[in-house]
Amino acid sequence: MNEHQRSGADPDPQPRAQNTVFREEEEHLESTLEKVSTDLSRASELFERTNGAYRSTKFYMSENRGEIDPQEMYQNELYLKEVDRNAEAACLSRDRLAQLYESPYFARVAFAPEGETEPKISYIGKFAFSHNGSIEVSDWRSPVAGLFYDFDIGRAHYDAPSGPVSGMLKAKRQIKVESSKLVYAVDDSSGIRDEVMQRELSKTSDSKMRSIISSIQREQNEIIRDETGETLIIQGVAGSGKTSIALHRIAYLLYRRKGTLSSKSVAILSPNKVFGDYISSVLPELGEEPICELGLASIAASAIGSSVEIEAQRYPVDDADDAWLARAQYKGTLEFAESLRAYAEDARFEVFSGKDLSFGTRTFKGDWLTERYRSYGRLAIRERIDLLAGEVLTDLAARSIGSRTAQPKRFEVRQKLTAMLAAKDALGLYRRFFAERGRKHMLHMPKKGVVEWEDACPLAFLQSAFDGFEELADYRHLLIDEMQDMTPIQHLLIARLFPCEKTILGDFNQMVDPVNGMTLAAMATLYGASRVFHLKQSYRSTLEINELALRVRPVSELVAMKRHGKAVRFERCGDTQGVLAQIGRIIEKFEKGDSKTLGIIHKSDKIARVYHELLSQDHRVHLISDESATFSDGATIASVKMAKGLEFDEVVILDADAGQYESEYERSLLYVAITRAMHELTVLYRIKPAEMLGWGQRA
Ligand SMILES: Nc1ncnc2c1ncn2[C@@H]1O[C@H](COP(=O)(O)OP(=O)(O)OP(=O)(O)O)[C@@H](O)[C@H]1O
Repeated sequence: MNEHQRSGADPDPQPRAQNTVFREEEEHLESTLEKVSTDLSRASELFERTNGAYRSTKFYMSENRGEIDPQEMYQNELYLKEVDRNAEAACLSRDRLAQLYESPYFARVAFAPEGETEPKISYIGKFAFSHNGSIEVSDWRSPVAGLFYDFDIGRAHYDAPSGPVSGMLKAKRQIKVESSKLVYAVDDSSGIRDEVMQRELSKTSDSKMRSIISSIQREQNEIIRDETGETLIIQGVAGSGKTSIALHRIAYLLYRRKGTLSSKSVAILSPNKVFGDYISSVLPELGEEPICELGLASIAASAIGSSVEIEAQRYPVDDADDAWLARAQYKGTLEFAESLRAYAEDARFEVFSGKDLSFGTRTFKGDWLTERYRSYGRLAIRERIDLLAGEVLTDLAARSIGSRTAQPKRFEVRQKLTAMLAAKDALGLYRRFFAERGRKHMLHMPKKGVVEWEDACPLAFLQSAFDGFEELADYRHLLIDEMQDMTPIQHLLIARLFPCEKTILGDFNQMVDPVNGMTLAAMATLYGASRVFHLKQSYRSTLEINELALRVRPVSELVAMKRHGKAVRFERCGDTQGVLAQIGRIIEKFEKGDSKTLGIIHKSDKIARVYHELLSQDHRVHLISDESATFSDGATIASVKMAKGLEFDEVVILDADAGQYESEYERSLLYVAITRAMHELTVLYRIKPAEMLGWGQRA
């Protein structure tokens, strides 16, 4: 059994059965490995040679610096660059061949194009491999690989570079090669597909998300290969593979649009650094460079500029401040976003009211200034002031021809015009926005120059009314994860700042922010998204865990995977000492078992921190907090908010008592906590479990 496979999980679909298919594939593997090995030796040799040439040229240049004439030096530098590029290419090719040697492919298709009876055999792997001019393995993103993901035996088609090809898919085979050894090879049927999937899902988790190329499902492949070039929204139930497939989609687009799309022009807006770390190895594993990771806070901060500081985000779980909650709730509504958008449009015109302006004997009438200011189409306030100052200066220059009168400087004119603005900056506009609506109390600045988190994106948005949006036009594709936790105004800001194509994903059943009034329909309208995909099949958790999740939140569209595991355990702990003793026992058992990750989840950030301190005295446990940057194997304590998007082999939910989980918001939190578990779940309560767990009558 594979070392990562959990005990008790399904064995390989073809446990060492020496049948015909297996033998046939063993032979084919042997011959492929020979070819890979030959090319690998060549690539290693080439790498050593180019690397050696680079080093010796560099050495020669540094030893003889001062003696080499500039022309020769220049030639040497050009040569060095060329050798460096070759060495890099040789290194990449060597590394890919080394990976292919471990596992060259995972599938085989036999396809007979229209009019041909003899099927053409294609093997599909992580990377393409050609040997002596013949294609031995096709990349999983190639058109022919679509046959494996999208069709059952029978009529099928794919889009070859030369045009569409139709025909008959005669056979489809799932193959597993590990450490250059054939583990299984089975002809495809729905039963086999289920078994392969069960096997994949029964593995233990990792602190890094893994690629899923050998078991991508049809509905997932449709999203990965969507090339309409428009914004897609993926609403998927917990564990439906949204994050996985969004990353595979990026790998696919990078492959298909080589030359026009590079990893530097793709960014992901992720909820926190730990999540970024968790997903960081999927693209490199697929042979692509990592993409840029962005956070909403830094985007807002750079749009606002350094004059205003942003306070950290607060959550109601840890903050019983009703006045703040009311402010946050108002700013999380669709109405707020809509009225701020309309206000920003109007303010560009209305914020300026011209007054007579004199330079020497020339007076510019206030009405004329206002009329000119308003005539500049869709420009932002600062650009209008600039243009108006330009007009004033041109007029003065024309009148001063032949006279000795000194001309005012541009900045003086700008200053005088700026003084005619009813608001001098975005913050001024924001104040007027609330004042006009009789809601001055909605803007609370904890300190001078500091705004609350909920004001960061509205302010950044209003900055556009002043300076114009500096659209982040270098990005060609933006991936937005956990869409449900961004408020309407935050989405609006992102939509305006990133005019590029987007893949937006999340689950509105997993909102961890109760101050958010966003809906799926409003979001689709806001982004002008052409397609909204719904993923209903949940892959992560066992049936037992999913059953509990559905008891807490009956998500009607969720289809649970028929993968059985251990029953969910409920443990009464009495008091804090009891909780600590129980967690201690669970950690000790976890350390002796097969699992790699254990998530200990509490509703609150603050209490998670306290548990971490207490448990750290006797156990090795990590804490995931706002300051954390990495996700590691082992036992980890986190709040629900920090655990969202992650998964663990085993999860322990702490203090799942009545009183802790009562409101609809808390129901959401509990649902998120439960659905982080892949294989095992323990619910710890002190006295009486929360009613929504449906356990009361049995406890
Ligand atoms: N086709 C697949 N083959 C194998 N594993 C899959 C497949 N699709 C999803 N999974 C697995 O299901 C788990 C959940 O995937 P992922 O985290 O991408 O889901 P999600 O929808 O983003 O979850 P959530 O919203 O709950 O955070 C992962 O372990 C992933 O590897």
